[in-house]
Amino acid sequence: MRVIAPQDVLAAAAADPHSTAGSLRVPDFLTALPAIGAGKRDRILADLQISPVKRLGGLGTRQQQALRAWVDTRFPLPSPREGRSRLLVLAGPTAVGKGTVAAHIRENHPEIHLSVSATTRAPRPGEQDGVHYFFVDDAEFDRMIAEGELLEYATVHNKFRYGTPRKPIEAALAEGKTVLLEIDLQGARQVRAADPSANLVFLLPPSWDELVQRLVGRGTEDAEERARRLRTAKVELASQSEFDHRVVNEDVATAAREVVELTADSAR
Ligand SMILES: Nc1nc2c(ncn2[C@@H]2O[C@H](COP(=O)(O)OP(=O)(O)O)[C@@H](O)[C@H]2O)c(=O)[nH]1
Ligand SMILES: Nc1ncnc2c1ncn2[C@@H]1O[C@H](COP(=O)(O)OP(=O)(O)O)[C@@H](O)[C@H]1O
Repeated sequence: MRVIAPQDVLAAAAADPHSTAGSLRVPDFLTALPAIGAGKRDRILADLQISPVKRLGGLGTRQQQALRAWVDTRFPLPSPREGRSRLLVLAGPTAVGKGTVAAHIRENHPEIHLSVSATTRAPRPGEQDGVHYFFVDDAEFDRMIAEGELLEYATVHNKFRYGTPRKPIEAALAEGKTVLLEIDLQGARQVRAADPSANLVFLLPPSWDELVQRLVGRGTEDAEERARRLRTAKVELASQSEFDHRVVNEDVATAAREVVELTADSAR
């Protein structure tokens, strides 16, 4: 999960002086930072000519700029993630169209390596082992976890386990390819923890009603299961701010293009 950078707090305070960030006193902001104690705090305030009674939202422009410059020097941001990382994660609520968008990308962008997950669920008609998923039993999934073969794994919809095999991804990245993972929210968080430079994309439905329609229209779950997934979807939609990018899946080809444009290859 993305850790909030001090720069984010300053930006929030500048955007809205009455926000929580804006009402934070500058000395409290400073001592919340790693390795800044009372002594250093007072020296920094003196250097930047900021009174200790000031709140972040009450700083003048020059003071804001001075504080931001100090933060940038002391806590440099990692290189910008936007459009750069070659590890792209596509997540989003049930039935938003993750699988459909990923399939469109697989067909039209052979240069992008689409990760094939391992799963303990049974194949559906038409699904091929090694193409759509690696279908494994519980013992094999346990073995893959024990041997460290999975980059991330999770139990999805309280039922079956799904995981991303690490080796093929490392091989594709080593070849300079862009890798796309179509996984659930828990998995996306684990990937972020394992590789903070990963690019996280959240696929959104055009509306809640449309999401319900797609779930019903797909016809793969009964009413009880649909209700359960929709409850999970509400929670998942609330997590969208953890993601680097949001793409609305109104039209499959457009959404697929927007996802591809976030990859390193198209940014070059
Ligand atoms: N964490 C994680 N989730 C996965 C992985 N592969 C697929 N998923 C998620 O598992 C869920 C169920 O996928 P699937 O069985 O194909 O059923 P669907 O919901 O009908 O598409 C989807 O939300 C996928 O995003 C994986 O390797 N890791
Ligand atoms: N842009 C779209 N417009 C209309 N229907 C869509 C769109 N994207 C996906 N669908 C349909 O919505 C349903 C759910 O899509 P799916 O890819 O299975 O979702 P997910 O993988 O996110 O669970 C499918 O019936 C699919 O055909």
